[in-house]
Amino acid sequence: MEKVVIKSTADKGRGLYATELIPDGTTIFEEKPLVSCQYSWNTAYGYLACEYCLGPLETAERNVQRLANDPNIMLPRAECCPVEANLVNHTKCVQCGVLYCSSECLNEAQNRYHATICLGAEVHNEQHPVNVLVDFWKKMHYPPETCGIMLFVKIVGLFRQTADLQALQAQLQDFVHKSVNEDLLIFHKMLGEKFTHQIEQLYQLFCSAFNIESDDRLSWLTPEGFKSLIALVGTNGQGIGTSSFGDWVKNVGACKMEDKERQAVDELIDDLYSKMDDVVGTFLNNEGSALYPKQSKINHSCAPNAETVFPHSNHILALRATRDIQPGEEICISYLDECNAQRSRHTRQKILKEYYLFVCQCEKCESQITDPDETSEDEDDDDDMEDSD
Ligand SMILES: C[S@@+](CC[C@H](N)C(=O)[O-])C[C@H]1O[C@@H](n2cnc3c(N)ncnc32)[C@H](O)[C@@H]1O
Repeated sequence: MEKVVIKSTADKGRGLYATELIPDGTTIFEEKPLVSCQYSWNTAYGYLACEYCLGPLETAERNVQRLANDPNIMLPRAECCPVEANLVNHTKCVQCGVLYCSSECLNEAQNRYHATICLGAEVHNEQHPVNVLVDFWKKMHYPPETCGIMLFVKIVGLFRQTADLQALQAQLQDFVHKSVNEDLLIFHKMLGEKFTHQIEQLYQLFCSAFNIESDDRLSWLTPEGFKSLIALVGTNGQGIGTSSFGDWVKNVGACKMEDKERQAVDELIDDLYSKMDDVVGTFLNNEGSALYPKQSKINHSCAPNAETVFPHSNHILALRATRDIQPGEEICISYLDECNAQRSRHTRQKILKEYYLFVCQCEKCESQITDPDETSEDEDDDDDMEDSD
């Protein structure tokens, strides 16, 4: 039996509820996305990930050499790098050369969307309409990226290739969908004020890249349909980060070793993180985003009982209990990062309203309803947020 069921309430809409006692640490479910993609700048800067599953394609050693800009770095314990053993399985699309971690990923991509959006020999032609579109998007959306244009491109491929058009339409419609007025707000949040003026141009580029007007399967991609799709991705897109060096660090940490070796390894890791920080700052991971049908039904709580993780270092998402969950209890994650989750009710509500467009009605917020509407000193420092009130 499934550990969760989807139910609706008047205040929060659909949500996930436990059907049985779920002990702390349990993986509640794992889920593949409807579609996922690496961010365009992340790809352009040479972060090497599988086109289908975003799994890292570089060994941990090669990864850290690149990110620290030092080809002489050597890592001990190569067996702790999962990519090392999989190098023989790496493959590519024979038409365009895009890379995959396995023939399974290549086949999935081909069968689901890639066959109809592959640029073939035109892949490096800057004048190709799809490359013009990607370039336009990159200029609108500098790092840190929060949304990938390739999600939209792949959705076009899904529509062109699906054997069950109605089922795909229903899958997309099943994601949370905001009203058109809210759509406009979401554009602002995703891409900044400038974006609203560029939406028409983006739509025109999208049309010319995919001949939308003459494709029956894409007839829903009217200017309004396109805006709604952007809003859908903006409200439901889940960020993904993968890293072969990160995996190596985790695996080395779990190895049994003598104290002396442990100390040397720990010092090496600290040193490497500091070197990478000097070169790439916080941009350590292959980054992208994805749409998950089940995960997108999970509501937010400021006192969550679960978290989303990526246990296989690819786009497969797992929901994990962070405490015991009772039968019938709602399962919630936090949409806020750790720092913002610690802030006052007033500030948490402000961020959720500003960036996620809802008034939080979680148990913690309800229990703090009489708290004064004030912010602590560090919150006052956050000028942007406070000023935008
Ligand atoms: C990713 S969806 C979650 C599933 C959604 N409830 C549904 O019906 O599909 C996020 C939306 O759920 C609602 N939501 C999530 N957490 C909430 C909370 N703590 N209080 C009120 N509404 C919430 C908001 O409308 C938010 O935009």
